Amino acid sequence: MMANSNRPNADISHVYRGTFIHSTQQTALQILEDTLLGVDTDGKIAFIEKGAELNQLSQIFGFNPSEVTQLAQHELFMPGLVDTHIHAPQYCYAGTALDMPLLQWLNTYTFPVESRFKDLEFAHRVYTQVVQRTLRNGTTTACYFATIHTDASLLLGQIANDFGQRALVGKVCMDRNNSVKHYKETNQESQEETCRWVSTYPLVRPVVTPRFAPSCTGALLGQLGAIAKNNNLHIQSHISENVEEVKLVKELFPESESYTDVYHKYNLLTDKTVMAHGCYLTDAELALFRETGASLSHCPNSNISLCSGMLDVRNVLKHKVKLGLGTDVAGGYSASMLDAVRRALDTSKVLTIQDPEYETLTFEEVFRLATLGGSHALSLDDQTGNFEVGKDFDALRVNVAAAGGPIDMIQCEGPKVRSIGLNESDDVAATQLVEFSEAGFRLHLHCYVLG
Ligand SMILES: O=c1[nH]c(=O)c2nc[nH]c2[nH]1
Ligand SMILES: [Zn+2]
Repeated sequence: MMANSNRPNADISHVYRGTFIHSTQQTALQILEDTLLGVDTDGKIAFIEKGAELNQLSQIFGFNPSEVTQLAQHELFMPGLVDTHIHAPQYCYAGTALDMPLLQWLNTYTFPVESRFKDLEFAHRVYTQVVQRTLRNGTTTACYFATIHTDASLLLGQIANDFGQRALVGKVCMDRNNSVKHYKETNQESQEETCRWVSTYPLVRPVVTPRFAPSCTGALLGQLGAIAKNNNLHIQSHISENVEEVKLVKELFPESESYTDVYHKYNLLTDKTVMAHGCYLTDAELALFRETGASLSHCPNSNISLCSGMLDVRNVLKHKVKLGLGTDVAGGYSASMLDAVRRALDTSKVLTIQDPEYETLTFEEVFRLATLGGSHALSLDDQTGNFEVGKDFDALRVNVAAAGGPIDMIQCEGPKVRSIGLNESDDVAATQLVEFSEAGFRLHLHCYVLG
């Protein structure tokens, strides 16, 4: 028997048998065939062992072998996808308004739209849609930006919680905005509302969220750093997304050595920080990320859609900086992490086209970024990201042959095809999500994410 099955006192609520695929620190993609996974009554993985161990396991853990759920031939379990960066309010204009670079895009489209989320009814409608859609796309963990409105942000946390999505939520902070004057806070409001926001824990998992350095005064950044530190909270923001933005930060914070240094100075780089983009970070800045334990969210769709830049993921990994993937709706036009996987590969291939020596990312590596990498980036890897004993059973049940699904199963002679790959079809049209809540845990059954 494999190690780590020593939880004989756990009451088992479900046992599954079949193919499990996931990542580990050592192996980007591990395929475990004919495997048994037991889930305890708290929804945690009690054991993961070879199918041949059934009788022994049933005795140790006290379950009846006839109650094991056998996956069908074309089914598999994979870990739930982790979206490390998504703007929930921007879902209402996703797929539109991508004709400007970042700073103009924010002023023209984003700020006016986000200011509407003062209206709780509107917020309820959009937030319900984005949570439902991302769950249908297989995102079981999401790190959201909301807006500056505390009550609407609370609503987002509540909705995610009710639908069973693991959500980190940030009430956005910004006390500097010259373009849409009514969409900003005073320094005092931002501080007081952030304190009100973080006190709602554990109903939602609050994230301290300075929008990005240009939207915040140094005073506010310092206050937010202190609030995060005093309450041991997650932090999220944006960094080095676009050349014009980097230049603006230099002008606004002339005393700082770099963009990264601005956040570092205000205690906003910790091992619970996730920063989106990072396209223009220098090696010295990446070293500071590594030193502080801060992570990056790679948002390839948004990087291309807003013509911002391309993240050199290989270099980030070389610097051992924690890295996940983000959809960055609505800079990114898709709310699907499967799209983020494809776009991450595309960007890596463009870097290889530009420099044939560049080592393209493999599909397996990007799969890891979308699952275990994301949970690591959000410092949630003790709870989710792969199938290890003691973690939550946070999983997608994938049926590559689902009726009406986007994958045609083709028998063909010729080169041996890899057992896991990418499918370019629409990833949501025939999604079948079955959510059930039994014995105190939830499992999102999701068909055909990969095929
Ligand atoms: O892609 C982005 N989306 C945003 O909403 C944003 N705000 C600051 N910087 C940003 N970048
Ligand atoms: Zn963003």
